[in-house]
Amino acid sequence: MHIKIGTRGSKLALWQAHYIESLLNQGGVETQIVTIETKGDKILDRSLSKIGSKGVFTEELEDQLRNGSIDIAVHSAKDLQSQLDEAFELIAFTEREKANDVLVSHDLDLSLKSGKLFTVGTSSTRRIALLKHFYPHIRTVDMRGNLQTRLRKLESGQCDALLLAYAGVHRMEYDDKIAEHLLLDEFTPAVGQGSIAIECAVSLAEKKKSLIKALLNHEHTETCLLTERAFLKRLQGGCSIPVFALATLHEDSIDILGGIVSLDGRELIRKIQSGSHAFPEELGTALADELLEAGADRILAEIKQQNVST
Ligand SMILES: NCc1[nH]cc(CCC(=O)O)c1CC(=O)O
Repeated sequence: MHIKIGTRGSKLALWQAHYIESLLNQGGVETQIVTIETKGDKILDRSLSKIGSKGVFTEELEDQLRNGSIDIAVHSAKDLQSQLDEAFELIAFTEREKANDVLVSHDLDLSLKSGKLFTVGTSSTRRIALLKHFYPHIRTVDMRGNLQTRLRKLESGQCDALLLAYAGVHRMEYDDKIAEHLLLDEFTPAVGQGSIAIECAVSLAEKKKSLIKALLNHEHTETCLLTERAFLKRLQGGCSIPVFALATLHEDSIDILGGIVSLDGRELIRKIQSGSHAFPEELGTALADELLEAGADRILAEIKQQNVST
């Protein structure tokens, strides 16, 4: 069998595509990598929330899935919107890397906990709002672009540190620049952070789908991501909304910690729920409903208004 793998062209995206390729090759499948540029890669002078949250990193890949020039698209799971167009489906989630965020700097003594004043480069609304909430003394500088671009900006002195996902930092082998690992309870990651998701057209041959799933899917991670993605879907969140969630799997139960923070950092609502691992989506939806009742609906409405007016 031969599988054509579509990916974005950033170094991290290519790392992910090569990782997927090696898993498929080990299973005896031949592969070819096709690099595709997306809107999110081209537009670097505006924050993602202003480009529009829907499909910034996925639209062009889906065009190629639709016309059959690729069989699968490889994504960072957290870059995927919670609801795909009905012509597409996610058929595998790879084993999750550690999901936490890290502070990256040349000064390895920097720490958010120290109370020292410094500037952090990030353009993630979740990270900006969480910084405002937990560490209001920290100033943030808007910083988009791929990991290498951001590190160059750090090097040239545009900020003192970056706030990034451990998974990407580790995959790009920048571990020696990690000054601090952030706590999952405070900086709860974005939904899907650390896992790689495989998307295909619903119309892809069943034989291909089942082989791809058998070689790439990590069931444990899949259960956690189904929980988190159902949570995100109910909150109608994309990557531009400061919503966070992390599910963990135990013998026969799932715990999910999830919440939302207002853009100014003043209000943070978070809850934990547990449920049977047989019903991940019900659990994620139930947690979102609990949050909506506790005021998340109001915070979401405020955020939508602000995104429109800025
Ligand atoms: N928003 C960009 C993005 N999408 C995926 C990762 C890397 C980590 C992952 O796969 O979760 C990153 C960079 C970051 O947030 O630091």
